[in-house]
Amino acid sequence: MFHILQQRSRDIIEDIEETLFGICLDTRLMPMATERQIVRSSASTPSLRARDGSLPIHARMDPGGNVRVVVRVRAFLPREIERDAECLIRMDPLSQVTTLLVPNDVDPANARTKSRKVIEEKNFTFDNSFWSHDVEDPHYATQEDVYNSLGEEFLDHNFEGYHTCIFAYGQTGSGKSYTMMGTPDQPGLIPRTCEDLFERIAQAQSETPNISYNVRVSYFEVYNEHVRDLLVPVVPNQPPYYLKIRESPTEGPYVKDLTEVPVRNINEILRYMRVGDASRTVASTKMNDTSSRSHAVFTIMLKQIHHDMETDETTERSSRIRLVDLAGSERAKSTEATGARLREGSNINKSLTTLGRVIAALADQKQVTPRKRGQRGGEAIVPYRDSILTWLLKDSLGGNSKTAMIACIAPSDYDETLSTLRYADQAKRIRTRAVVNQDSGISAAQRDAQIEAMSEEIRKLQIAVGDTRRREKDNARDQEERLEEYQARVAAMQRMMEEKSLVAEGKIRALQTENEALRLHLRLALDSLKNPIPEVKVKEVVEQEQEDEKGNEKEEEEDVNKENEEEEEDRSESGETYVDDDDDYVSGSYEGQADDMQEYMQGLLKDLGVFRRKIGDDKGRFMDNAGMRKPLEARVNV
Ligand SMILES: Nc1ncnc2c1ncn2[C@@H]1O[C@H](COP(=O)(O)OP(=O)(O)OP(=O)(O)O)[C@@H](O)[C@H]1O
Repeated sequence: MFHILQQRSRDIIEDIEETLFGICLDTRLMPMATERQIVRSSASTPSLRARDGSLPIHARMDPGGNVRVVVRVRAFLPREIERDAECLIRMDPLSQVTTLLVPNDVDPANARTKSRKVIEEKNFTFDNSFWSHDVEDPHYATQEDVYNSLGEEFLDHNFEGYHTCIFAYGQTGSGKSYTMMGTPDQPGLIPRTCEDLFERIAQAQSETPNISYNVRVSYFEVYNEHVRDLLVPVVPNQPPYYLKIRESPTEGPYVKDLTEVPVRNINEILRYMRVGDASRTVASTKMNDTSSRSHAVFTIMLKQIHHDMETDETTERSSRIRLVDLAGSERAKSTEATGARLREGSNINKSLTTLGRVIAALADQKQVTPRKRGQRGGEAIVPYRDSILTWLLKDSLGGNSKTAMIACIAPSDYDETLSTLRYADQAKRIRTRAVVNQDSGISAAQRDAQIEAMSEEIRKLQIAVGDTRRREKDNARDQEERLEEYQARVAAMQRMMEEKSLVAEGKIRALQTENEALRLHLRLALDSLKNPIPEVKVKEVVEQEQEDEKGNEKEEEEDVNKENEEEEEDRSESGETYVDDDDDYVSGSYEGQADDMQEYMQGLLKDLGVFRRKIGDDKGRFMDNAGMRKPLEARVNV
């Protein structure tokens, strides 16, 4: 009893420790945390999330939640170490406060800052502060910590049916690409999300055959205000092919004709990711050897199709995972760019300035006075359309999405860091309106009817497009619109057909599982018919043993081996030890085994004879008559 109570109290203490540990992450306040070596994470809250998707309420976003904003500071780069730069960032792991310190007079990178009227220490509080400056620090945030704190939770939302968007913002060379894409040794948020996605799908499919998953990816960049498909290989000596943007009333802005490839496993998705990465416009600048000169948008579309075997109904949940690595803001003076690099830089800055205005407008939505509101809809006008980037991110920034911003900062640049932190601070106030994207269940018959209706519509459109072509050769615009509508319909139908085959696959999987179970059941039933488990008659066994004991007492003088043989004979003759029904079968099998064993032993004896003869021969060859070893030469000549 005492032990049980002791164990219980230990469990309770452990529970309390865990809870306190989740709340208080400062190792200075929790000495046992360092002992257990759990906090090798960040200054920020490491993942509080359990793998089953359950999250503490405070860590989850409600459907109408604010944009989640985190900040990450990187380590010094060689050029910063060379100029003896000082770190201007402090992060408090407990309060998540990030402090920007006043620079000293020595660092030339902050010379311009000195012309400011006010230079003072600034404090900002974010949802997480990732301290990736000093790898020796116990609070150092690794790539894994960033994923565990943010990526995992966002993937949970995707499986719940929400669209999500995570974008990295910051000056050039501040660590955006490192955070989003990472390196082969230190993969970032995008490859980790892909890996986790397929791990979860594999696990879910092994648990239930009723859900089918359809994953598609696209990857594009916005370069100099043009959209380029990164999954379409660049043709040498050909001008790049730019895509157009369209806006649909239901889906919002989208890139027309963007390649969307289906992917079935982690290797396929990583392959496409690498293909796109290799096509990205990157150049060396003074601030970064491999500076991204474009905004890159990697999108994963996840569709979960649940098929109810009993009602034959399917329910679909769709979500979009958007992972954006923005080009870095830059001062032409710092980058010393000229020509093409300068033009790129000014386009990058233009779209980032628009992003800033969009963020500001969205952050101020609540405080907007009636006079400031736009004429239509009563809301403040958000200048989404002023840049391609903001237009395409419209939904992610102010619509149906759960969104996070990772503000990346360099450790020793006062002006640029202040500007990034101010952006991030403003983004905290943005509220999005995410909803679960799930349709009501439709039956297999309804799906068939939809496909039927759609193919009829496509047939009519085909005829109409043909007619228009013939009659209105000059009315190209009208013709193009009809063609686009037709293409969109065909694409939608193709997707529907694919989903139908996925549902069919799911059904087959479910039937296979059931079939396997039935087969196993049948085999077990047959086995038990063939080999019924013998009933052991305990009483008879005991009686027999008692009789044997009596017999043994009488024949004490006799030879022990003989006695055992007789006992064996008695036992087999009486046939009382085991159930009668099974007797023939058991004894028959023993006889067979005995024959086999005898045959085997005879074989062994034969082998032993051969072996003996061989040893005899070798002895003659290698030993003399006195049993001594002959010299080597003598042996060779034998
Ligand atoms: N947390 C980190 N730990 C170690 N090295 C880092 C970290 N963050 C960034 N770096 C290094 O800093 C350099 C610049 O990083 P990166 O290319 O990711 O910057 P960026 O913000 O994407 O720049 P740009 O906007 O010019 O593309 C790279 O050499 C990268 O490896």
